[in-house]
Amino acid sequence: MSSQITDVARGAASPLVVRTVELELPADAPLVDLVPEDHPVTWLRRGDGLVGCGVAARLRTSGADRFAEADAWWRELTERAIVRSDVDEPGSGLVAFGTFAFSDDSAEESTLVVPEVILGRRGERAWLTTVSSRGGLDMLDRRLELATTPPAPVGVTFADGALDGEQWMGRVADAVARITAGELEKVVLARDLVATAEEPVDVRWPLRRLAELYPTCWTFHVDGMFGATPELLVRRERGLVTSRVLAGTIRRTGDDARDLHLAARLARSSKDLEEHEYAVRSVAEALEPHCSSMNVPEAPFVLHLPNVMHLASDVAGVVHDSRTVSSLDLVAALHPSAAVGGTPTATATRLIAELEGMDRGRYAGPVGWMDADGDGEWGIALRSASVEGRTVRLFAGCGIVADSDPEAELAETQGKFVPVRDALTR
Ligand SMILES: C=C(O[C@H]1C=CC=C(C(=O)O)[C@@H]1O)C(=O)O
Repeated sequence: MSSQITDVARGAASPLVVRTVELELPADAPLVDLVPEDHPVTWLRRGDGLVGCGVAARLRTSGADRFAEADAWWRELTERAIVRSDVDEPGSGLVAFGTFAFSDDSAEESTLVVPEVILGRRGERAWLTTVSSRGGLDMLDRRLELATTPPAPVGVTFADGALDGEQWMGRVADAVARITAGELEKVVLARDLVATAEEPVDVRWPLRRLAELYPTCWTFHVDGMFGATPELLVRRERGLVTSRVLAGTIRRTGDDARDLHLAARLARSSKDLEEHEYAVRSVAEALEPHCSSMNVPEAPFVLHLPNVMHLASDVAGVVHDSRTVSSLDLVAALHPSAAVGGTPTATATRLIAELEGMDRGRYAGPVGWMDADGDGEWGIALRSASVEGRTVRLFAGCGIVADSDPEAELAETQGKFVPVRDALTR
């Protein structure tokens, strides 16, 4: 991190100068192919979204106040910025990308970053934003022409992370015992895998693979944390709030007829419906104080992904006042939902720290973007990994309830490792 970037955070440097212009982009040009190697960021779904590069300003923070500190930093930055935008879409003008640690006690830092160049696309419309912390806009947009094709990772091998499969199943059995004893109702337990390549991994390679293979998921990358998540923690677009809640999973077989049968079984499974209900309730309860009206579906639908199927509910609401309740405020209220923590939340997060034997880092934490109007989209960093040089740490977790079977949960984590695993090796 350069001192200039820190100065921007303290308000000592010149204000950010931001310019957004409309852009003609060929409909068949995938945004992910246009990202240069320099600090790439992405948030993509079905070809739409935002990509960026460079660092105009950055905040690193940690601890229980990480959301409040990020909010204060962003308010100061947006108040001082000089913005001229020809586009009035969420995600135009000044935008920050963020990735937050799961736990208040994590040793890993949370990051907000304002890229120097951002490309956005929404349906027919595309735009380019340039951000300068030096007062002028130079020729930053030229950088997009320099995007090179990333090399495939070489010689990737995988090893167990903190626990091997047997040990992890033991922890699941411990969690079931604690649930049966009445200590809590649900806890989400995760495990990690460590991949090592022969050369430093260019994250743009797995990003391209994920965006192509998981178009209905949100393909994200911020500061080394990447993946393709099917779960949207919250989207705030003007006054409207939406959240896609997932919990309850079954692996796909690849045989369509059999998968349909399994989908029907998932929709009737009392164990999965219970797991799902806790997650929906936690989201509805967290959003309720901020919304004047809300729609919480009575029953979930089955979301089909290439590797797994999930029980899913789309919760929607209207915020009381979009001038005072930003997407980041909603993130702070929602995290951690019972899709990644458990019920009750405090007991579950204590048990996670006790049983998992690892620091989750930014896995299962909020990841996404926000703009100066308070709009934004934040996913939960699932089907994800953190990359540093030649090392990639993959994560997967499962909701544990009284009826959970350790062996079935281990198999579920294997299904959830598939997206990142395949993106590194194929
Ligand atoms: C914690 C994860 O998934 C969550 C989201 C969907 C389904 C889940 C489940 O069925 O256990 C989990 O709650 C993960 O992918 O690492």
